[in-house]
Amino acid sequence: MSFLNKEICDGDNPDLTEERRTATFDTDRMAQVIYGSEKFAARRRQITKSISRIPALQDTKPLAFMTREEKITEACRELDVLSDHWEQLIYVNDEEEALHLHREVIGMEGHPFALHETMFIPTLVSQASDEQQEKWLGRARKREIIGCYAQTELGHGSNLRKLETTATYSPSTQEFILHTPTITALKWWPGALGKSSNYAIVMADLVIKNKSYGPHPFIVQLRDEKTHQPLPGITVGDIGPKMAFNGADNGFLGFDHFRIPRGNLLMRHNRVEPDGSYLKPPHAKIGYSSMVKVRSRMAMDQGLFMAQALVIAVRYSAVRRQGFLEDKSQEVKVLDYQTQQHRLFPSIARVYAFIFCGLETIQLYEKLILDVNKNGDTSGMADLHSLTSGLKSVVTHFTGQGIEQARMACGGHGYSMASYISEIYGVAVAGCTYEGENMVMLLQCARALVKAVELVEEGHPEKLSPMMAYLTKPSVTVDLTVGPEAYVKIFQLIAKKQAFKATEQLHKFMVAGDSRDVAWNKSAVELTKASRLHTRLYILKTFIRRVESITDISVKAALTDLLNLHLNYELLDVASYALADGIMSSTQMDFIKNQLYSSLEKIRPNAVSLMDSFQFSDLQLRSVLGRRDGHVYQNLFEWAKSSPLNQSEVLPSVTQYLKPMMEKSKL
Ligand SMILES: CCCCCCCCCCCCCC(=O)SCCNC(=O)CCNC(=O)[C@H](O)C(C)(C)COP(=O)(O)OP(=O)(O)OC[C@H]1O[C@@H](n2cnc3c(N)ncnc32)[C@H](O)[C@@H]1OP(=O)(O)O
Ligand SMILES: Cc1cc2nc3c(=O)[nH]c(=O)nc-3n(C[C@H](O)[C@H](O)[C@H](O)COP(=O)(O)OP(=O)(O)OC[C@H]3O[C@@H](n4cnc5c(N)ncnc54)[C@H](O)[C@@H]3O)c2cc1C
Repeated sequence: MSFLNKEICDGDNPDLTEERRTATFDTDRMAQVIYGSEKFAARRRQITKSISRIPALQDTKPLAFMTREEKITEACRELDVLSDHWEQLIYVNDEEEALHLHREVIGMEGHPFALHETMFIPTLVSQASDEQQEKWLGRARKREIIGCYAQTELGHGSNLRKLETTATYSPSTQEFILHTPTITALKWWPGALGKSSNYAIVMADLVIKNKSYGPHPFIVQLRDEKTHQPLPGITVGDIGPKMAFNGADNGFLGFDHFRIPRGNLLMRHNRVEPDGSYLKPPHAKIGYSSMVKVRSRMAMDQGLFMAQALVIAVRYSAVRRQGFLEDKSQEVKVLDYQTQQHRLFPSIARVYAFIFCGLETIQLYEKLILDVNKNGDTSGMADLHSLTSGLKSVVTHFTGQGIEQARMACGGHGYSMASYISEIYGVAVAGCTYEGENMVMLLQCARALVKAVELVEEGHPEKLSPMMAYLTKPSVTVDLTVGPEAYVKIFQLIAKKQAFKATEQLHKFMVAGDSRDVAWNKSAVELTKASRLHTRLYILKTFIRRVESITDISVKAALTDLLNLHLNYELLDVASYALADGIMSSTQMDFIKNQLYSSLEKIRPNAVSLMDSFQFSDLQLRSVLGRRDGHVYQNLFEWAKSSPLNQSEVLPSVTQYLKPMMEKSKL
């Protein structure tokens, strides 16, 4: 029996215990599939156990009752405790272990090292020369300095070519002069910039002898290392509270002719020589690699956000009893209602699908950086850019929807901060915006699709990348009873039709006299539809590939049920395209619906264990409603009693205003 199944605890809510006993697979083995290897799944558990032995990291005040300042202070206190135990807890420099440690101890509301780990260090790794890495990377890894990634400005985020911050080279002093010429040029949004970071990667327009070379990354010291005061010429601060992420100090930053040495332009791929001559990089967009890095992680990170919300909603649905089915002597678990299953299970399937994609794209990014840094081979950049552009957009959109459904599935208690789902939602949907606004990134993906369609039309299908090869597939009649491959074929036909239709529309406007940019804008909605279908096809195929590769029979069987649900749900969701184009008949539609409903029934006994398999500790979940023990009512009552408002019977607001007001009313 598995780690978690072994841990079935007599003190837990018997409704949850019953669910855990009926699981048909081992949750430890499922965790190996989720986290990509037996080794990492075991390390996660080991780290979680070690954390549970550090008293200073337990029983902290609930985040929901804290002010922003308290949240930031608490995150810093936890980081300080962690730094005392860092080397005993994780293998130093192991990114995945560090991420797990932070997720577990500090949670998702942000902390001073969030951007240091996810963008500052990765930019030094991918963009700094060996000499520059010698100077800064070691210090960054040892956490002697705290860095962030300052690119977005008050006036521009999506359109990087119009960033206004300038870095003008002065050959006489061999310095760059950083300057913020207008209010809209202020850096705005970078995480951990406002109050925590003392260094930043600053993306600024490189100007040499009055010629602009576009955005380039510079490493810039912002604050004195001893006093933490901003250096002269630098204006920096916090941008204020946000929808979520309020443990993070997203900031603003301005430069007043601030000078940095020539050696602070990151020069692995391009150079400015002392005399001001410029050496071009091997690929024009190589300076954008840190964004691609984060986008390549987003399917995994968003999958884990949605998983947290679903752990809470599924556990709660297995202990919440309301209403009757056949037996009128006992109310049913709300998880037994078909509508509840339909609300939650397709999202469970998407979580697994997204995570499998994430495992793949994280590796693709690592390979790309190796190819670029070791062999100067940039040939993989375009494909990874278009893939991750589509993927981040589709995954964040569905994650937001899935988390909101999870909230509603918890009824009234889902709306309470005790569920923590609103915070998970707020943090997750930021992903629709950061790392490229979703529409903008769908249109990036569409550029690659249109180019591929044009290659097919020009008679060069051999030039297509493997991801685009389906654009050459002929129309066929498909028998859905054959299995997953039949679903892939139909999806390919739907995606192909939409890609061709959108391209045709674009060309029609161009033939009628519009410039490509104007025609592009007039076709943009159709183009984004093509990108979504293309990306969903990739997700579907990855899910199938992953399930096929699993060797544990019971894990494979449980995931096959989930895959079948996914195939039917996704196809039904895009059925309007298939019906309009005569790709599917209404009889096939009925078949899909019936398959979908029977998948829900098959998944029902495994639902709790499918989510337990993520092995989130209660500390990481931060949800009173979703705790492992399932004693929701006792836990909720204790939580409410701990609210600061309940620490006195009569509030000062009552004495000061309500009482006098009522007294006045009596007169
Ligand atoms: C505990 C929980 C942890 C998880 C939470 C962690 C915290 C999260 C923290 C949050 C962190 C949030 C942190 C943040 O938010 S950091 C800020 C993120 N900002 C953005 O993402 C900005 C989005 N904008 C862009 O990326 C660019 O402006 C785009 C891409 C839109 C256009 O760009 P540009 O104006 O320069 O383009 P162009 O028109 O000259 O040329 C277009 C051509 O270029 C090709 N091209 C473009 N890009 C790439 C590329 N990369 N590799 C290869 N090729 C690329 C493209 O295919 C096209 O090719 P072609 O079609 O012409 O052949
Ligand atoms: C929580 C959070 C953390 C962040 N962290 C960082 C950070 O660490 N560092 C950093 O540098 N930045 C950061 N950002 C900024 C973020 O990357 C940008 O906000 C994001 O890239 C979107 O750009 P924008 O704000 O300019 O949106 P806009 O481009 O102004 O978007 C507004 C609307 O215009 C539309 N639009 C814009 N251009 C086009 C187009 N070409 N075609 C069609 N529609 C278009 C968009 O679709 C959207 O609907 C963060 C943002 C958030 C919310």
